[in-house]
Amino acid sequence: MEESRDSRVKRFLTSNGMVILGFIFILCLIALLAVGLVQNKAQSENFKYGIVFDAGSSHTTMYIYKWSAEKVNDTGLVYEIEACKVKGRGIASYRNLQEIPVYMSQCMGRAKDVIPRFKHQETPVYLGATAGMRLLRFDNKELVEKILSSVSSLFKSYPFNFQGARIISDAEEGSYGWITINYLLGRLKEKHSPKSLFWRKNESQSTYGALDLGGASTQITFVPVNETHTSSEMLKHFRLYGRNYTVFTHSYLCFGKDQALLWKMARNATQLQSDLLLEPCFHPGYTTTMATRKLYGSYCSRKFNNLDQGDTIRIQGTGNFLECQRSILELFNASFCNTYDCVFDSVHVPPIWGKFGAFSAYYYTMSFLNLTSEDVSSEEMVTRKMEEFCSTPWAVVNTTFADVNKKYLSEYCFSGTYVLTLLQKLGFTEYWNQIEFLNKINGYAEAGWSLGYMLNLTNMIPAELPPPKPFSRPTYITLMVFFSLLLAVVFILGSVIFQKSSHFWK
Ligand SMILES: O=P(O)(O)OP(=O)(O)OP(=O)(O)OC[C@H]1O[C@@H](n2cnc3c(O)ncnc32)[C@H](O)[C@@H]1O
Ligand SMILES: [Ca+2]
Repeated sequence: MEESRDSRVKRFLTSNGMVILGFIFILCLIALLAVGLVQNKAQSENFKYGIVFDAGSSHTTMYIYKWSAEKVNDTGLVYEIEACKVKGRGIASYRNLQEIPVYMSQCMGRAKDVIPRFKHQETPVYLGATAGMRLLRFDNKELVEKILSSVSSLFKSYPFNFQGARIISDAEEGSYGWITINYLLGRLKEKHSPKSLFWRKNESQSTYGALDLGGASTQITFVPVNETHTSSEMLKHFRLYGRNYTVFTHSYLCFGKDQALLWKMARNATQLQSDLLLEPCFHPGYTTTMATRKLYGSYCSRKFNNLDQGDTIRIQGTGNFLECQRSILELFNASFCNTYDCVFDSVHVPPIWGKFGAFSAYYYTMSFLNLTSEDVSSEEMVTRKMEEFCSTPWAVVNTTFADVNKKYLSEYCFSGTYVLTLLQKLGFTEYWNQIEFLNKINGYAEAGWSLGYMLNLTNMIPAELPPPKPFSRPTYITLMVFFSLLLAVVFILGSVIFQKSSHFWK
């Protein structure tokens, strides 16, 4: 009798205990789901796309960017899903306008394939032209308009949302390049890149300066410190993610790698007694010819035009680094500078400080020469490498790098020496180890102005910080861990009680 009452009590307790535990289990499950859902609400993937044509002086590249519509302005990052090189040279060299569709259509076709059809109409397309078109504008404004309107009519015939084709300003080119690299490196706002999670707070607040070396112009953009000598036109003001930035930016026209070489050769050719130009920036044994129309045809080189010279000149490499550097230095004539601490091109650059990201031809050149590693920490190391590389006979270089594009290969001696000299002139002599050569940043997108341009035109970088998530990350993690542990405890307790009670019933 006593025993059966005991067993009834035990059975009552067991069954009620199980009900209570089951109830707690379900509550924890609901809490876990709720925390997860609230935190990650509206993060189901709805992608957006944007297309930017970077119409540079040497060539045009079409970039397609993709981002999650819900994560915009937040922790989500825009990434590049396609970089299509448009065939042919830069748009400023188009003379037969009928050819424009032939060149551009291939990349536009690619965009139609890559972007889902139902997104075509909402996808913006932008074309920004840089120094090649700025140079052409000096000579032939009408042709510039014709090229831009031909490109525009072609783009309008596609199902995308065409937003215009224009020449971007010097300041835009520099500033958007600066925005691009700082956005991709997670320097504008914490949490942008997985890497930034591990950065200390004060570290994440300092931005990188941007160095872009194109074919016709080069830009330097950075946040100067305690700067009082810079003219206000060269300072641009931004408010991004709730922070104010004042950046110095300048674009040096004709100091791009291709125009600098042309300018330098035209300058040296003025002293020619024959049609043979000995060129120290080309390897010994390298020979080529150049039409004088091309040599003196550019805005940057035409003041050296020598009408007595024939249609072509012969060029022969001598591979002499010191001579090469000396002839490059003549381009940086600072004699007409009358401003404080003027560098070249009559421009005062504020003192260099902090980290810099160098991209475009800075990267192409230094990566070919194996000079991008952190171990290359001084300009002496670069100088030594260039002395050795420039003096290597062309036959050797040509066979060693048989699969490298011949035009680029033949110019790496000049390009490397030019990069070294340009960086010295910009004030990096003491700060070589502050430069990082960048191409695709953290695997997301290539460094360059085009991403920053699109981020700005699509209002993707707000002036103020977006509202925070319902829970801070530590709170979110704590809640998830707490409810998971509670679930586990309830589950274990439930199993023990269940096992005991079944044992008891037996
Ligand atoms: O900014 P602008 O001055 O308008 O010129 P761009 O936009 O056409 O200039 P790029 O950065 O595309 O290229 C800079 C230079 O690097 C050269 N270049 C481009 N791609 C290269 C590569 O993969 N390897 C070596 N050199 C390259 C190119 O011919 C130019 O001389
Ligand atoms: Ca460029």
